Amino acid sequence: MDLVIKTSIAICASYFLFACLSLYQNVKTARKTGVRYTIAPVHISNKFWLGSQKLLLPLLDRLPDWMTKSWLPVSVYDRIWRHGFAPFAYHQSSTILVVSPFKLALWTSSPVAVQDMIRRRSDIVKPTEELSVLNVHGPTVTASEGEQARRYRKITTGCFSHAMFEHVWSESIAKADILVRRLVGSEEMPGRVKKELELVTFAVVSQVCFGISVSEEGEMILKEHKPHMGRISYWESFAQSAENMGITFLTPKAILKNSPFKMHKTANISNEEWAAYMEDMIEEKRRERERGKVPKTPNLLDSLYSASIDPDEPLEHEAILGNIWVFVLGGFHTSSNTLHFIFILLAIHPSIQSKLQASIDEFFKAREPSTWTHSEDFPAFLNSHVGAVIAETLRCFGVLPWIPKTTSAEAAPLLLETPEGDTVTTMIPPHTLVIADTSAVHRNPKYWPNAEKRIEGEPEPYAVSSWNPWRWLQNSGNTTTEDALRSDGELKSLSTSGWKPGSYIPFSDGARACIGKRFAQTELCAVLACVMRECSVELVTKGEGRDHWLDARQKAAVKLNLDVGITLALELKSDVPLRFSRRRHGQTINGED
Ligand code: HEM
Repeated sequence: MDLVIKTSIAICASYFLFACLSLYQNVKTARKTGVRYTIAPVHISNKFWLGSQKLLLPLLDRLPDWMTKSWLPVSVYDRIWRHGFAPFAYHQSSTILVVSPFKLALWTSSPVAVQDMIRRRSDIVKPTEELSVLNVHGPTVTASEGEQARRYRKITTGCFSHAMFEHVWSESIAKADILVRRLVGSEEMPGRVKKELELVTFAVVSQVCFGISVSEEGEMILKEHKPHMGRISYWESFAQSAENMGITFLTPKAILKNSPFKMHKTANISNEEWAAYMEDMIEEKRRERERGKVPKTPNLLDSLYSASIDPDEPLEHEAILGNIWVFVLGGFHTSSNTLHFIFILLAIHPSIQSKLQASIDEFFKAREPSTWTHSEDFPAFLNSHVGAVIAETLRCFGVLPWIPKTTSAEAAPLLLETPEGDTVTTMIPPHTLVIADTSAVHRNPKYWPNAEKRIEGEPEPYAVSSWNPWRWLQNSGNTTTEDALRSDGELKSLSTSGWKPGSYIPFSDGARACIGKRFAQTELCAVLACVMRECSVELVTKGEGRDHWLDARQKAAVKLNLDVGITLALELKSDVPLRFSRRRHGQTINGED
């Protein structure tokens, strides 16, 4: 026993010494770069740190500010969005090096650095090790680099064509109809709206990318054969497997399979079930092909399946599974959470909601959604109040609050802004995690002026009062909410809005930009326009009258600042109760904020 204790102490002491030595070396390296740096006791992606944050953070939060303020805000992924631009303001620099034992991390909120980082695609690459958390079912396009990434992108992007977007459009309109019925008809239970939105976006991605219909209960519907007898539904298996992705990543496979703990069991069962549902999808495709059915416009599953039977270079089975998984993941949680944020924000800002409704009515007059077309109506929507609401929500509540990259074994040059505002090319040391802090870029006050007037009681980062869709109006430029609401300018095209390149990157940019950008914009436009054409959304209040409403608004604003964090994408972790009611013809919500 004595020997065990002594050996353990010796191992801990050696590790501590080794960590101190490494930290010392890293500080020397950081100094040489000339970038402003701060020291953190632990690297943001350290597995032990990731696994123990639930325990350690409440303790660290009790320490005085001077002990943690310089490093903690840039060391916890879940808090990146909430801190936004604050760490950069604190360090008075748009780029910061965070120095910890064994590893460096470079954080930037500078559009110049973001642009340059995206351009240098062979020097500054995806951190595949960190992203391997996504490879639950097999290798994925998202967590790969080099030749492998190029191959996966080539196979998967081909089907993201006009035909697919037409399908996304019609499918989203059809699903929005069901959504309206379910939102208006059912009781206001906590988490209900979020779940309904998740089901809709899951069903759209499932139908469009894989040709699989989903029942309103979340079950898989196949034409060619019966799916396996699942212990949980198609939808639940995905939702649970995705939610437990972190546990799957941190737990060795053998433990996950045999552990008596509930969290391990849930993760394991949902992973197994989702894998079986994916096999059902592939089997369905195999049978279709056997019957000689080759679609004119292939969907994503067609592309993956065809690649798997390519005689020259067949795509491995695991890569089909991995990529199905990552497209569902990319395709549903991002859109559903964006819609969730939008509906809460519209309920908090009735004046914006009524303008949006009036704009949709004016645009479509009496035309029914079933006659709306992707080729004509979608571009018009995207450049209307609908597009402005979506663009602004992705700015303030961008669902991926950071974009991670890394330098490889060689140091890589990167263009940075100095605190004085000059630009300088700096050599970033090898193996440095390089992070475009989207939530800070999108809140950099130099490019995105904030509202002067705040909702009473709203805490930092004031994300609700900064939300100003009309800043995207033609004549208003990047003005404050008050200015924009006063002006009634025409809408400018959102693709040529004149923001500084690199200052608005919700879908990233360049060779590794989001593959589903057009998919998401199409779906968001269709669902938002359909729902707002039919419904008004309000905050649920405790009683009648203005005071109750102001109270509900303040509570919602607090939650939208303090309870927002990341599991798979940025999401509201608590609930803001919402009520959807059918609009009478031509009647907009009472537009008083
Ligand atoms: C509001 C909706 C969405 C947002 C804000 C969004 C944002 C992003 C961002 C920022 C990236 C780059 C991530 C990185 O480099 O680490 C990305 C990548 C990706 N997105 Fe999206 N996305 C959305 C919807 C979708 C949809 C609907 C799909 C598919 C149907 C999709 C599929 C992908 C894929 C496959 C990648 C990986 C691309 C690669 O690594 O080369 N996304 N997305």
